[in-house]
Amino acid sequence: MRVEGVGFRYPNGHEALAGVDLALGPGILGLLGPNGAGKSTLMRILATLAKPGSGRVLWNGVDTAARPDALRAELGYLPQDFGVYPALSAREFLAYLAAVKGLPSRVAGERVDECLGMVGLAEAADRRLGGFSGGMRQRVGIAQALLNDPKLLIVDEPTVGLDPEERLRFRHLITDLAGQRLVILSTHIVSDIEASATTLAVMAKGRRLFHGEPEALVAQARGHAWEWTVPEAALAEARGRLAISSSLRRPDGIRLRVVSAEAPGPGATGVEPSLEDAYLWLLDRHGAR
Ligand SMILES: Nc1ncnc2c1ncn2[C@@H]1O[C@H](COP(=O)(O)OP(=O)(O)OP(=O)(O)O)[C@@H](O)[C@H]1O
Repeated sequence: MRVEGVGFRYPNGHEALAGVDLALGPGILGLLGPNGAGKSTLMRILATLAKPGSGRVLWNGVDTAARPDALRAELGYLPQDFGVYPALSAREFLAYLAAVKGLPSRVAGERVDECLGMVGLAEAADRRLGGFSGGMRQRVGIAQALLNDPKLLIVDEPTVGLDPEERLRFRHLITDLAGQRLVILSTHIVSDIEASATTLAVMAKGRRLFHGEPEALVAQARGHAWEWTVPEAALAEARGRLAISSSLRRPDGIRLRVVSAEAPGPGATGVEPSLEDAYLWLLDRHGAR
């Protein structure tokens, strides 16, 4: 998939995307960015639910705005606001969606069961969706996106509202599904994609700030990550002044992880940056924190 100079403006004049370029192959792309960065807008364009205002998106060389059907046949999409029919069982719901998607009925039943198995819901197949947890519903969402064995799987902020255990399970599931497909997963939480993403794209204010391997983002932050222990009374001032990626209460004060061009204060020690540090460093440099 190639995204070339894609821009998008909402009818109220708000510019949600400006000149976004991406060249993508099989693997997991983690699309990271703070709220309002333009991730969902970009995902809707990639899923052919909106057309770029400028630029173009190519799927195997074909412009997806002019000829969306080629991509749609190979697309699985889990939108941010995925809803289920609570009165249906998981199996009934997926069978219904398989029919909507035009799967031949002779293969649909088997495919539905396969997809439920892939997301770990085989045992719950005949339970009503109304009784499912948030994590189980999201897995139903993934199962429906897999019905047509998509080459492109787009998942928009899938872990919002999930508890930590469900979140972890969901991350493992996405890793298992990658294989030869392109999976695009958007999130504003670094740990959602830290273990799984083969490439990262970071967006803020409609612009692409970074695209490359996670290690390359970490390399940019080397020499700018610090650990610094401050007394509790100094915390508010530090928060106002510094980009802090985490804080930990210790017997001798609050231990901060800070990204900063120079040591944030006396006694600060340089540390190897984490991906979280590197993301914060990138946003901070672009005034997008
Ligand atoms: N229908 C709309 N009309 C006008 N502006 C919109 C509309 N939808 C989104 N926006 C604005 O466009 C920008 C990008 O929104 P988008 O939903 O793509 O961001 P996002 O990165 O997915 O953030 P979030 O995680 O909050 O959904 C935001 O500033 C948002 O307020």
